[in-house]
This record gives sequence, structure tokens and C-alpha cells, in this order.
Amino acid sequence: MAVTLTLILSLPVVLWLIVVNFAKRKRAPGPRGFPIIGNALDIPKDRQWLTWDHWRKEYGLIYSDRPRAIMVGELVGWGQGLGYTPGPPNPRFKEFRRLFSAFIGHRAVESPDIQTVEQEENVKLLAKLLDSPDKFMDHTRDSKAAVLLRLAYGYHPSSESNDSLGLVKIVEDAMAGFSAASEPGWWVDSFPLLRHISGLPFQYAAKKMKQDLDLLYSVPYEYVKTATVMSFISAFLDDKHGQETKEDENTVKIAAASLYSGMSRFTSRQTVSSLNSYFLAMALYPRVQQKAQAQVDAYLSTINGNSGDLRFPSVSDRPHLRYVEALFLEILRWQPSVPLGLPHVAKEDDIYRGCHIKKGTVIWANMWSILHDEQLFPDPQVFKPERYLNEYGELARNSKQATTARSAFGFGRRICPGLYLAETSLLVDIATLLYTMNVSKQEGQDPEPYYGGFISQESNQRRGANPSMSLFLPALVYVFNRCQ
Ligand code: HEM
Repeated sequence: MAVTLTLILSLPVVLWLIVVNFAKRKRAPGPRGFPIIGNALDIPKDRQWLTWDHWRKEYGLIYSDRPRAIMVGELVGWGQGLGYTPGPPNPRFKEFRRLFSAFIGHRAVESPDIQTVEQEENVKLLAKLLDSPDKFMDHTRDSKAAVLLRLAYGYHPSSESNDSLGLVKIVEDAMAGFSAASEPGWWVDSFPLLRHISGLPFQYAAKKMKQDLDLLYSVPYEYVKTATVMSFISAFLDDKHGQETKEDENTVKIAAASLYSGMSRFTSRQTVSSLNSYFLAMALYPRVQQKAQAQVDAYLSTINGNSGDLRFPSVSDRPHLRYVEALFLEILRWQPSVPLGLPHVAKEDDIYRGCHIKKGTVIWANMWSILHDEQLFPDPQVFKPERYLNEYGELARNSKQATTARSAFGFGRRICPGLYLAETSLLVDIATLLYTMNVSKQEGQDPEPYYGGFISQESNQRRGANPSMSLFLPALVYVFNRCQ
């Protein structure tokens, strides 16, 4: 009786404490939104980072919500892969990251196997640029896709009797599904119950995308088992010495597809591919191009001059090409290829700058905003590699500017596992392009980073140290076709 009385008397106090505590929890600032759908209607379909940058200035902190990735993750099936799999301590996450690190980690990317693939595809890229510079965006995309097909599966479409397996189409179809399903705007992502209603258009779309993904899992894997070329999958199978289980097979099939899908952010025509940003930057900032070319020329002329053989830049030249590295950092920053990164989810309730972040809140880091912060990067719209140099004109690799520019690869445990591959590969690509050709604006044209424009590209005979290797492109005009 006494216990019941105490409970009854203390109930109002407990309720009061809950209410006070709740009221004290400061909600993160941002537009108010509506019940159930939250801020869904506030989020624009395109260039969300600009709106969110505007909110940051208006509200200070950014708080945004996002529904589960039901379409791409659950219905289509990409949820099994690395990008959508739950983080630690999930053993699958750890295994994926371990596999990536072993194959394309810090040291691994400098291996001769990977470098040979990169260099061979680079030479092909140059030949294609010579042949039809107006299609440079297609060429850069195809070149990077070929690198990935070879690295992930050891598949060489141009030498596999014209793609007898149809693997190029299989990969393209699956990636098209990945991109389409990842787009915001699927109603089932906002209203999960819709998934139980059959016959709706998204169900058909998801079914087709899932079939394409299943083909991507199975066909290349069967090919690798019969091939002798080094690849992500063959390296995994070699490690197992023929003892692989069904579970192992499943893991490596999905991991290889994740490797490819991660790369699609690198190559995709819809996003700003870093190489395309390079072309645009060089057209707009000829003095930067000249300065970088002078460095590459000066260094390679000592090497090529001594050996008598012409060789293109390689990963081992990196320590001697610091201005080129600063240029690369500026490309990452100036037009980030993943302006909003990928969403992170709060696994527990958290307090950030006095604001309560509820468990399950979806957090988008507005990379574009971080990389265009006027305090750290004065005149952020201007392309200026000098931002990363110290007072002696040397690259300050650990400066706040340089480390922030690298945040284009994301943060923490989910940081991009392809960053070393992207870094070495882009540095070599850029140095090779600087060494072999000039990019310039077409006279009278004023290309704009966002809205497209015209640029022309010409090679410069003097770039080839050996005249027989010199590249000469007539100046051509072409549309920088919506590079964003
Ligand atoms: C310039 C090139 C690239 C940029 C700017 C870039 C950027 C990013 C960003 C911002 C993320 C999200 C990180 C986060 O959640 O904090 C990411 C994730 C990822 N990237 Fe990249 N990436 C690039 C190239 C690549 C390449 C070449 C590969 C593969 C070979 C790759 C594979 C992946 C994968 C698998 C994930 C998901 C990781 C996870 O969820 O744990 N990326 N990337």
C-alpha cells in the first residue's frame, strides 16, 4: 500500500522531469518541415548542396532527414554491397573494407599490376582524344570504366573477341539501375508501405534492375574462374587456394560489384568526373596549366634526356611533381565529384553543438559547402592550386587546406576506400595530359563551370620530348556538355 502510494505521488514529478528534459533538448536548426514527410518537400531535385549551403548560412547547423534506401538498397539489392551495408561491428562491412584495402590500399595501388593496367589504358585514352577530342567526356568515362573492368574482373573488352560475354553491357545495365535507383524521388522511399502493393510502376523498374544486378554478380564471376589474368576476384580466389565456400563466393561477387559501383561515382557522366573538371579548369586557367606543364617538362626532360627513351609520367614521379599534386587537390575541391557525399546515420542519440541528434537521423555532410568555405578558401570559385603551397612555394601536404580538400573522399570509417586508387590514377592521368597536350578555350567563348560552354583542346607539338611521339590536335570546338 505504502509502495503504491509512493508511486502515485511520484508520478507527476517523473512526468514533469520527462517534459522538462524533452523541452531542454534543443532541436537542430533548420526549416520546420511537415509531420511524417519531414523536410521532403524542401529538398530540391537538383544541386541540393546549394540549398543546404544556403541553410547553413541561415541556420548555422544543418539538419536534414532522409528515408531508408528502400528502392536501391532493399528492392534492387544493392543493400548487400559495401556502400549501403551497415557499418561496424557488422562483420560483412569489415570483410569488404579489408578486401578493398588489400587490393587498392595505400601501397597496393602502386603495384606493377595495377600501374600497367592504368598506363595501358592511358595511352589508349590519348589516342582517342587525338582522334575525336570533341568526345572527351565519353573517352574519359570509357577509359576509367575499362580500368575498372580489368581490375575487378580481369576482363579486357577490346581483346576479348569484341566482348563475347557481353560483359560491357551487363555492367552498364547494372550501373544504370544503380544510378537510377539511387536518385531521390522514388515514392516507396518516402512511403515504405507501398512496397507491399504489387503492380506499381516502381515494382517493375526494381524487378528489372534486380535482374541486371544478379547478372552482374554471376556472369563475370564465372568468367574469372576460367581466366588467368590478375583481378580483384582472382586475387581473392588465389588466397583461398581452391577452398572457397559458397559464402566466400557470394562475398567476393558482391564486393567486386561494389568496387565497380564506387568507381561509377568517379566516372559517371551525370556527376562531375574529376578528369572532366581538369579539362574545364585548364581551359579557364591557362596560367595554371603553363606552370604545371613547366614542372612536368622540367622533371621528365631530365629523365627522358638521360635514358633516350620517351616515357610518360608514372606514380614514382609523384614526389617531384608537387605543383601537379596541388592542382589535383584543387580539382577535388573546386568541383567535388560527390558534392553531398553519401549519407551517414546516427547510430545513437548524440549531442552536437548543444543540439540533440536523434538515433537514426540521416546526416548528409555538405562537402560542397565545406570545400567552398570562404574562411579557409578565399574566393572559393577561383581555381588556385597555390592555396596548398607554403611560403617557400612547396606543397604543404598537411595544411588545413590540403586535408580539407581531401575530405572530398568522405569521413571516418566510411571514408572512400577507393581514395588511393583515385589519387594515384588521377595524378598520373593529369601529369600525362599536361605533358602531352594543351587545353584552351575556344576564342570568343566563355565556358562556365555550371551551365556548360565551349572549350577547345589542342595538343602542343613541343610536349613530346621525342618528335615521333608528339601529339598534334587541331583546335576543335565542342560543347562541354553539362559536365555537372
Ligand atoms: C575522385 C574520385 C572519388 C571521389 C571524390 C570519391 C568520393 C567518395 C565519397 C565522398 C564517398 C562517401 C564517403 C563517406 O560516406 O564518408 C565514397 C564512398 C565510396 N567510394 Fe569513392 N570516390 C572516388 C573514387 C572511388 C573509386 C575509384 C572507388 C573504387 C575503386 C570508390 C569506391 C567507393 C566505395 C565502395 C564507397 C562506399 C564506402 C562505404 O560505404 O564504406 N570510390 N567515395
